[in-house]
Amino acid sequence: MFRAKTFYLAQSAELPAAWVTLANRSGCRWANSCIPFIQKSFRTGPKCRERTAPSPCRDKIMGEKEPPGALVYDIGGAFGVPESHVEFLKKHFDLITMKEFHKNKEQLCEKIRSIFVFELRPVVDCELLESLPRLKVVGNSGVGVDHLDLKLISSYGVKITNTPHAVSDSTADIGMALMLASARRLVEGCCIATSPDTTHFAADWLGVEVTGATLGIIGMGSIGYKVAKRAKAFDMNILYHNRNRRKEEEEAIGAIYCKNMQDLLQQSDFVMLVVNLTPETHKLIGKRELELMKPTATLINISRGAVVDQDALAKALQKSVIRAAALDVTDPEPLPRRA
Ligand SMILES: O=CC(=O)O
Repeated sequence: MFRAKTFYLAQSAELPAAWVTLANRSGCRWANSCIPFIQKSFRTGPKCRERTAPSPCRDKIMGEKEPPGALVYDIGGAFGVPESHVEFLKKHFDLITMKEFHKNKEQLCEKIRSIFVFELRPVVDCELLESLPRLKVVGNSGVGVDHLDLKLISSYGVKITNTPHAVSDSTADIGMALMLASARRLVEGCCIATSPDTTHFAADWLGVEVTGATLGIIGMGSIGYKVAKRAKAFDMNILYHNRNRRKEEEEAIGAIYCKNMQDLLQQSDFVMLVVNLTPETHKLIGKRELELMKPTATLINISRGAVVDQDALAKALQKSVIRAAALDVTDPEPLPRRA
């Protein structure tokens, strides 16, 4: 289901070798699951203030003689909505790319009723909001909306939608894949197996076991719980830290609640981050937290790059404060390449 997968040892980027990065987990399901939310917002009609007087062009749109305009960054290409989504989207919207919009702002600004944000683009800033007087909704193709200025967008009377649960399974799978890959040194093993320089396989080249190991999940939302269920099947002991205790889930999988994150960090062999990025979780894991972890522990991040203090992590890996890090997300993405 992944649109693009890049699985590489982060040696090529400015990172220590122990960093394993899996980038671009974006699921194709995002686009499809976003549509119902956008349509619902049109049907119910947000209680937004109209910013300009009705115009003949607008009346035509409201009369549904033609589909509403949806602004997208691009179609296809490196940052556009994938071609495979376009047929479906076009059944409901007139897709207008940013390039087309910039060329013909005066006419198109009246037609655009929604912005479809795919892979963080287009950037919805004040300038764009000012130029779209008929905008009703910003539909985000993903769960996390940390890249959107919710306050600013709402101040324009514009609704914001996301796609909760659409990628929960995929993301939980990635969490497990990263944990297993880093435990069993899968990427390094693959490099050794395919390297022209390999003459023999070292007998002591082993990873660590996940069976019987302790997994500490930070953030027991729907993705965290899905990770826990998967880890249970691998006979792992599960600890979790969450703002609120989740007794029902806890009992269902036999997890132990750690009110203090510190306890979880000290006891876990694998620590998996599954929180939203908010001001409270920004750099949640820094030098102090890394030093609390076992030197044999692995940090796995499937939330957002900025949840980890990357400089502190790089130093911790260089000094073997922890065993490894397996990252689905970084800040920025992708990380800068070496010159
Ligand atoms: O990262 C995934 C999402 O925000 O949906």
